[in-house]
Amino acid sequence: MSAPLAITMGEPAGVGPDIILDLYARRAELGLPPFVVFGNLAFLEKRAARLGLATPIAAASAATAISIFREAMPVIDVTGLVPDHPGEISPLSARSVINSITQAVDATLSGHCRAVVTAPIHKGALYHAGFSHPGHTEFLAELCARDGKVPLPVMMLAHDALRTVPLTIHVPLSAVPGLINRKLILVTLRVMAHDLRQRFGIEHPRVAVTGLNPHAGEGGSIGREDLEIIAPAIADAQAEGIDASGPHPADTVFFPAHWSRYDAVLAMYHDQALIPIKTVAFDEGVNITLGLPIVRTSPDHGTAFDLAGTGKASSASFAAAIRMADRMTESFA
Ligand SMILES: NC(=O)C1=CN([C@@H]2O[C@H](COP(=O)(O)OP(=O)(O)OC[C@H]3O[C@@H](n4cnc5c(N)ncnc54)[C@H](O)[C@@H]3O)[C@@H](O)[C@H]2O)C=CC1
Ligand SMILES: NCC(=O)COP(=O)(O)O
Repeated sequence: MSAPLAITMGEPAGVGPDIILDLYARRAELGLPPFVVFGNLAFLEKRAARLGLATPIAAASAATAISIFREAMPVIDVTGLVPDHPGEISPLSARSVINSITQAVDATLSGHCRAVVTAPIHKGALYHAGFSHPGHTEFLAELCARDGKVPLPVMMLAHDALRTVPLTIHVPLSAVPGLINRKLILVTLRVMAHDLRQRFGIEHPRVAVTGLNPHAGEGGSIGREDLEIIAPAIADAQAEGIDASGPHPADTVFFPAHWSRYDAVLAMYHDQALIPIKTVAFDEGVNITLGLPIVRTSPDHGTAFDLAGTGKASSASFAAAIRMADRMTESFA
């Protein structure tokens, strides 16, 4: 049975809604698969008008979305008062933003949608409504919990030639050394190896693991974590048959000429992993959550308040996220 992709509206003060509307308007030119937007219908109509888009928007269900898609942008209406104030967060919209994610995940877990593609959220705006997660990644894992067991979600940033994973995500830099441990590295490598096989069709995934310290600790003279935690964790993974190598110095592992030597890089913290990919591929980078029973992708950028409501935001990364979700779930189409 065909199913649409589920797109969440994201932060209404940001560029997510603008980009969704733009991509719907250019769906044929870009060859995008059918999707349904989980969002506030009245707000999306106002934002379309602000952008000067005469986009037809229609209330839909997951079951009717594909037949509607050709004529109008199908929206599963997430009720609530959502002001159209680009660049200005409002506590009024937080509940609708959270509900759009929850409903999209439910629809995907139940097979009514194929995958979730999320528009960027502003975490600070959501804390007013009781959101307590560092980001989508952890929230999605909680929504996918079964029998009280929350899967380990793993963030991956990817484009065609480079995939990077931060071991620790949205935590202060000062907390990173205390959060790195042998078990976390091993379980993250297991999720990466599994999903690179299952979701990306790579039969023998090769993972390069970075060090934490400059020059991967230079034999213990610039920090001991590389020697005492990361290297033994790599050995644990190798003993399980995972093709992991390292620790590699983080400043040279991303050298473009070396990309073909591995299928993904496991880095120790957010910026170590995200700076390389956003630098070389801001427009094509996609954020993917590994370790979940569903496929979730997202553009690599955030809410870009400076561009919201102007129509100037690039839709390229969001289009790449839709294409990636489509490819990863092709067999369900
Ligand atoms: N998946 C998600 O929900 C994500 C959410 N965020 C959130 O977004 C908020 C803002 O984060 P920032 O660090 O400022 O990153 P940002 O990506 O929103 O903006 C950084 C810079 O990139 C530009 N930019 C971003 N998207 C663009 C686009 N589509 N086209 C052209 N230029 C673009 C912006 O104008 C700005 O100059 C934060 O609250 C952050 O947590 C950030 C990344 C991902
Ligand atoms: N820097 C990546 C980011 O902020 C996205 O996080 P998430 O919402 O996908 O967990």
